[in-house]
Amino acid sequence: MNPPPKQPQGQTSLFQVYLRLRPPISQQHGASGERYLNVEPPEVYPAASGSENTSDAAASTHITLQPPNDSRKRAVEKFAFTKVFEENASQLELFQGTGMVSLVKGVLREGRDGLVATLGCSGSGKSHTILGSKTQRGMTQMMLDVLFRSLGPTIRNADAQADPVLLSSLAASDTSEAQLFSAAAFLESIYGDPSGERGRNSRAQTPMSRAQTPMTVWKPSHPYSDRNTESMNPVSMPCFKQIKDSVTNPEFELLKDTLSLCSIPRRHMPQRPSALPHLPDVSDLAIDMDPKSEHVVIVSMYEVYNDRIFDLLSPMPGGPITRPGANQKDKRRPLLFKPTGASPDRKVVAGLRKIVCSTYEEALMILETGLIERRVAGTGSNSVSSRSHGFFCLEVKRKVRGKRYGEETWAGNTLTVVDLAGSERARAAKTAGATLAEGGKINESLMYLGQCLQMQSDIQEGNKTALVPFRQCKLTELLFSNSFPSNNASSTQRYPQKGVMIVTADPMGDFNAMSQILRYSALAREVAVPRVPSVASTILSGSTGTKGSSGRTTPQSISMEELENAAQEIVRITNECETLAVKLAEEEIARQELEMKLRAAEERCLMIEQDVREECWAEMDERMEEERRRWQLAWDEQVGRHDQHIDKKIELISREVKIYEDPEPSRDEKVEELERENDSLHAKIAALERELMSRSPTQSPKKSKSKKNTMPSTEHTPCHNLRSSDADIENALRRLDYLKLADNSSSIPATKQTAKKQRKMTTRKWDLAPEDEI
Ligand SMILES: Nc1ncnc2c1ncn2[C@@H]1O[C@H](COP(=O)(O)OP(=O)(O)OP(=O)(O)O)[C@@H](O)[C@H]1O
Repeated sequence: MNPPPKQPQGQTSLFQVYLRLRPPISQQHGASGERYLNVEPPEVYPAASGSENTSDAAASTHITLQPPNDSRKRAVEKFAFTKVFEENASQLELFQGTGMVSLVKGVLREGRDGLVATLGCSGSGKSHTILGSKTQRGMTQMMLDVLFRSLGPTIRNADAQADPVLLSSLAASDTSEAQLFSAAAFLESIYGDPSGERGRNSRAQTPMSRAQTPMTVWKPSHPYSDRNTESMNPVSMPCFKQIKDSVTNPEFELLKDTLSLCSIPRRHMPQRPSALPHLPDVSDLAIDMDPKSEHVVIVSMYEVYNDRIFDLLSPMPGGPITRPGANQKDKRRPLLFKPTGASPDRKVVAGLRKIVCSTYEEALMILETGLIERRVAGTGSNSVSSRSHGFFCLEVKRKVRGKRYGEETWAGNTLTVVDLAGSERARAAKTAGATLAEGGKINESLMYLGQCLQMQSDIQEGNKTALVPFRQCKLTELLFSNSFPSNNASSTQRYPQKGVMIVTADPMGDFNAMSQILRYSALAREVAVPRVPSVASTILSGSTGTKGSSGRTTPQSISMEELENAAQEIVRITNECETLAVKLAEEEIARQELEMKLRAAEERCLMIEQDVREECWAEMDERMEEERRRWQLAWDEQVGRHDQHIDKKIELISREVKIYEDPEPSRDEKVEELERENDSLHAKIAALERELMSRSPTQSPKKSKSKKNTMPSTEHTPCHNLRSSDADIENALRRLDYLKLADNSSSIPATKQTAKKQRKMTTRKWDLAPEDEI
């Protein structure tokens, strides 16, 4: 097999692909216990490395993948990588052997972007490699250390108090519509500790330990976090005061954002991670820098989840989502990867929150904060499996003076660290619901990544027509779109990025998943067919002797010529067989690939089924709700109609059963009636007077004479007659009163008249009533 092709000149965009094997872990789920992967000894391919580290010329670069001993006859595959790291390789060996320092150097001194990514099956050790563990730092932390050590005193402090204009000048040079904050302000808004001392020298958390440490438990840890809403008022926070004090008018617009950052009402505050590891030590790997230069380091983090980009430093107020429910929708705002006004020829993730860090510790804290927000879930393959592709970006910017006016601007390059989510088989991962759907998306994006990597291998092998299909999904767009020189003549010349891909594999893991990843990522591949012992050589060797292998004597009658012919025929047939065997092996691989695709399609079907089920449920819920609303409307309508019907009935009944009321007498009638009553009263009075007269001999005849005509004659003079007459008078008076009150519309003279009559009658009563009764 040929050694892996070296990177051609000018093709620095291509990834260097390293393979790292993971040591076995006890009680691991899904491990077969059989080892499929073997590392070829280094001396077989002496100059094969292609690695930049010439010191490891004798390093292993090839592996063979031995198919499992099942009934299927499968070919042995051989894969070539830039370098292979076996199970016992340490984090430091990997850091040095994969040329991480040269990536940092490219960013600091060569004006070249760098990208390092890990690719592999779920649980194969990607996050361990890139982010480290409780005791060991990962590639990211070591690169950060080297970077900050190299920049040393050339780093400008971004603290608003120390340098109030820095953020505004950085914002003016930023091309990605980002929101810029100083690390001190950002960390304070998260952890509420202005000094930040508690986070210093703390320990990096890998996704593994994320689930096991209090980092994922969003409980109040600091006095600030226990405060009520009044104390969360930004004005009362020290950060606000600190910034506010330092605000001078020109910078206020920019710092307003910082103030709004401080005012994020966080219901829970995470704990600052503590005791982050210091090992391995990389203090001797610093890169020399011009001490007069000035730099800033800007950190941003995002994840690609379900083919959408989300900022990891703009957390949701409710805390991290570690495991969304089946019906839980992602409420975060996805970001766009697009060219912006300030960067028309180059796509950038627009609208990220970016943090300006002055120290290694600050950058580590930002990394930890972003990791808290990243999606993880427990699956059958890994107890804390990354469910998204995580991107950690370090922009190193150098101060340059504007050519025209000498103004302060910033230019630089980016180092991107990518922790890819692992490919997984739904059956092995034992996923369901949303996690199954995530798995489907992860596999799909990794399939596109595999296609891009294969195309890169084709390009390396000289196929100039091959195009890398990187626009198929967000992941490949983010990884590859800046790997090629810009076609735009007007754009500023940029070097293509330098890429390192670390492929991780568990030699005892799932054979099919592993062979698929290796096929995608390897720089070269060869299929070896196990050789069958040659029959011809056996016969030929037998023809020279007198005895066959069975010990029987060869018949003398068979001539040598015949034997040679037969042997040649056998050789021809053997060669033919071997050619067919190679073809068969190729077919076998093709079949395996198709099987993989079939499995991927099956998983996709499962996902679609899941989606359809969810959609059906949602639709049914919607219809039920609609039906309920319709029913409620019909019910309300029915109740309304019923009420109307009752009202109509009541109206009808009330119309039929009419209460008879006397018509109100008119005014004339009232007067007439009163006059009649008056007359009868007069008559009664006259009668009474007569009666009195007849009883009293002292009564003057004049008086009796004057009343003579008006008084009717009466025979009886009983006392009760007198009383009944009085009662009649009272009644008449009361009726008069009533009439007076009831006749509101009557005119005042009429009322006066009635009152007059009343007075008159009252007087008469007093005049006429017997003295003792009065
Ligand atoms: N080189 C190694 N040395 C020791 N332990 C390792 C190594 N690689 C991986 N592990 C352990 O294996 C487990 C799984 O590793 P890790 O979480 O890094 O896998 P992963 O590939 O990132 O998985 P996923 O894609 O599901 O997120 C962890 O417990 C990790 O500590």
